[in-house]
Amino acid sequence: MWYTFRYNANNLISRSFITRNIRVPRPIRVLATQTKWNSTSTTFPSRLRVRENTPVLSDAQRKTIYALSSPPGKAGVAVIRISGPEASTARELLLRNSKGSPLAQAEPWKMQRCRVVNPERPDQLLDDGLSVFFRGPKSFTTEDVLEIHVHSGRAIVAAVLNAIAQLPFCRPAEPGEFTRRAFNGGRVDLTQVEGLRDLIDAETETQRVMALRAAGGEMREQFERLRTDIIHCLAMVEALIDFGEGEDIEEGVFEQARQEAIQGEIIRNGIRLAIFGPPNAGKSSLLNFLAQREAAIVTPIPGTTRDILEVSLDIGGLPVIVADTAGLRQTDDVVESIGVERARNMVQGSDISLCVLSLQETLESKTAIKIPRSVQPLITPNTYFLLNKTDLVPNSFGVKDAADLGLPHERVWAVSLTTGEGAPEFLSGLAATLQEHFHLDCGSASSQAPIITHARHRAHLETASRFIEAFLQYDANDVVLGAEELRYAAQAVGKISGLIDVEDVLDAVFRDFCIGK
Ligand SMILES: Nc1nc2c(ncn2[C@@H]2O[C@H](COP(=O)(O)OP(=O)(O)OP(=O)(O)O)[C@@H](O)[C@H]2O)c(=O)[nH]1
Ligand SMILES: [Mg+2]
Repeated sequence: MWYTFRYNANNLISRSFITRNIRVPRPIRVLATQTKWNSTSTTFPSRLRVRENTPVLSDAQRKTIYALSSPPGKAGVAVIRISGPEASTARELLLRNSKGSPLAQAEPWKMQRCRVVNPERPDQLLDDGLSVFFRGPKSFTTEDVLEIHVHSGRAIVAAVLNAIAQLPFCRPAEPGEFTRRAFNGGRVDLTQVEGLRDLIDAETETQRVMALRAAGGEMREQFERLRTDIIHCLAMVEALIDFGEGEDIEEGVFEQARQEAIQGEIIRNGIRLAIFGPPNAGKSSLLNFLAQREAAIVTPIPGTTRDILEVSLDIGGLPVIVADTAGLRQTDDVVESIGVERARNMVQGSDISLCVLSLQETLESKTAIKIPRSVQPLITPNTYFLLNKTDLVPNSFGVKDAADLGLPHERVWAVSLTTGEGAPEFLSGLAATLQEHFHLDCGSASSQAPIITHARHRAHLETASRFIEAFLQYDANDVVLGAEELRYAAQAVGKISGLIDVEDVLDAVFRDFCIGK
């Protein structure tokens, strides 16, 4: 009876996991003895037959976890990972050589051809595949890890996961649990965990480069250096308490780190670029040109665009969320005036803005552009200009002329979105400008210091910064209080890498991982 329950329960676990990707129900318990399996047996090992009153292993007791680590569905290869103290037992029970005999002793970190079988009936072949055994602690999780590579098809993967589910010491992994074990084992710190998650999510080249650096431990090193510096100062201050001599702390370090944090965060979330300008200037045409599709409605009627239309794009390797907005003008039309208000808010809330003007309508003389009054208040040092409709002005209008027009910014491009004249130069110029603006150069990844990409890092840095500022306020008579501030500052920096009491943030960090990572 119990055996049937166990079989059905495990079936249910793997099936729901595969097909619907839902979280595995936790309370399901599997009956098993705690002894090891006899892997050479060809029948279902009698020691594992479930009996009434057999000890039950809880989820917590089953320390070996497994999951499909590649996306479900049809593909050349699916990778199934097993990690934990019983990974090598799982290998003995699940894998056979081409003759159907148990595999020889694992040669760690070496790919090996194998057959995957049902542990209850080792003569039943599930698939031909490859396996690699990582001996802990030289593995991602720092535990023994077995990776089984089979053909990726729903039925194959389901059969293999079902087979693993029958091993009483194994349980399905929670989302991010492999990475959490790597963190617990000291293989990675929290910044690397976040880097890994961002790497999986990266959609543009810059995001990939930044995430790879974080995952590789560059941030970890940077924060460790910072923390060591503070602790060094603290030691000096404590020496001052004891012996009357001291040392100062460098003031600019935190401010610089904080500024970089803000920039990095923008890159991770996408640069918000708002297109704005008077009606009929070609704003929606620009959005369509950038998106390379008819995302926005374009007509010759001024006031066509009423609402905000956002498109996420990759411009020069940077993630940019481009917003098309309603043309700015005084209007009695209720709907349009709401659109104009939204446009203003959008421009003010953006990281960078692009003012589109129709040359035909704004060119006063050969050397002067008249910026409409409705547009003027929104122009800031973060505004760039695109002079559109060069095809409608008498002489061909080059970028050289545009730069001489007395506009409040040197970044000015002239194009015709209809004929495409000037468009390639504009596109490469915009990409270079964005990279410059955000201090990024995808090409020279190595020279860059790591950039802070998470609000969590910034929050801790700001806290640390406040404590350092407080420390700097104290004079030599208050060194005891000053030392306390430094201690808090070091703690705040330690929280970034997870070295200090971070239980509360762990769940938040690992929650967003997929199962199998
Ligand atoms: N001749 C010429 N016409 C253009 C050019 N770019 C856009 N247009 C035309 O200008 C008109 C207005 O273009 P839109 O892109 O809708 O302008 P908009 O700024 O979004 O206008 P609103 O949404 O009304 O604020 C359309 O008829 C476009 O085809 C250009 O470079 N040359
Ligand atoms: Mg429009």
